[in-house]
Amino acid sequence: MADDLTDLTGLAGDAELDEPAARQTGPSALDVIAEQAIVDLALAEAPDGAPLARAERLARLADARLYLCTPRQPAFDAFLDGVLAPAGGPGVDLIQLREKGLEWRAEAAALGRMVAAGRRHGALVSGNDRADLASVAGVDILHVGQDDIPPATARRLLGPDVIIGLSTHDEDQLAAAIEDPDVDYFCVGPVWPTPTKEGRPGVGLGLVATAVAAAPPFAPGAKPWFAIGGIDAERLDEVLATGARRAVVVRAITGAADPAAAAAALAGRLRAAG
Ligand SMILES: Cc1ncc(COP(=O)(O)OP(=O)(O)O)c(N)n1
Ligand SMILES: Cc1nc(C(=O)O)sc1CCOP(=O)(O)O
Ligand SMILES: [Mg+2]
Repeated sequence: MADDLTDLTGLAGDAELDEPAARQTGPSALDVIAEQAIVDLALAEAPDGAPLARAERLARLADARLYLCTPRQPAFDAFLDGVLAPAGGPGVDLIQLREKGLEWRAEAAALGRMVAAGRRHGALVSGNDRADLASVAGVDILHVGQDDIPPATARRLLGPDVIIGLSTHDEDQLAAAIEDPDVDYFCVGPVWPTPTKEGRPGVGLGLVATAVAAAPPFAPGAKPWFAIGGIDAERLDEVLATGARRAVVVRAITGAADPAAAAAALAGRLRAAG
């Protein structure tokens, strides 16, 4: 499979070109077959395409330190292989496709490539917002926000194996996430205001410290959680000083001159913190 953004949507384009004009008002059987083929082709690249069981996903989540949310990138497969943790080395443990406004087929195809890369590296792969795509692409995780599909509804649609993550932005949401049996992990942020999530005010390190007290990282029975928003190499020590041990980043890796080196450096520091 070629390694550029054009190719990510090329398969879907072929199906559209074959469609008679009279039938272009809704999806045809050909559409449905083509859409599934996009995902299947990507998954066929995975050395082990079988979905992971919930226990294995939870074990990997418990050990995770660094979570990357990213839109598709040029030379996407090479980007993924660069940032995802190499065997025994530091890198991204969890990765999410976060690209708003993608058409269904393009998002399914990109998720399929991400799932294949995740299998190559032993990383968990997350969809964002959309349970339908999470199901079709066979992702390990679905991440939802406060205004997205509720975790209980996502659980009903996706079944017991899929990890469900929830964004939280204040103490009440944080407490509710800890109590919610359908939420497997939560995120706390944005710690600092960030252009990646415009309009959402920064919650500051105080809410991160509240999360440390409520769900101490790696304490038996404590739900895993990640600090997110404005975190980069300069600010990481401030986050670690609260006791937080897991972080989500976007720009700190996608905006770096060398994304693979940035991922390895952040992951190494998170692991070294304990
Ligand atoms: C891992 C992770 N944490 C937080 C978010 C943000 O979710 P949400 O508040 O729903 O905002 P959008 O990403 O949908 O714009 C996330 N996606 N992933
Ligand atoms: C996607 C997202 N969600 C947030 C939340 O607080 O829920 S902050 C955020 C963006 C984080 O991007 P960056 O690392 O570039 O600041
Ligand atoms: Mg969302």
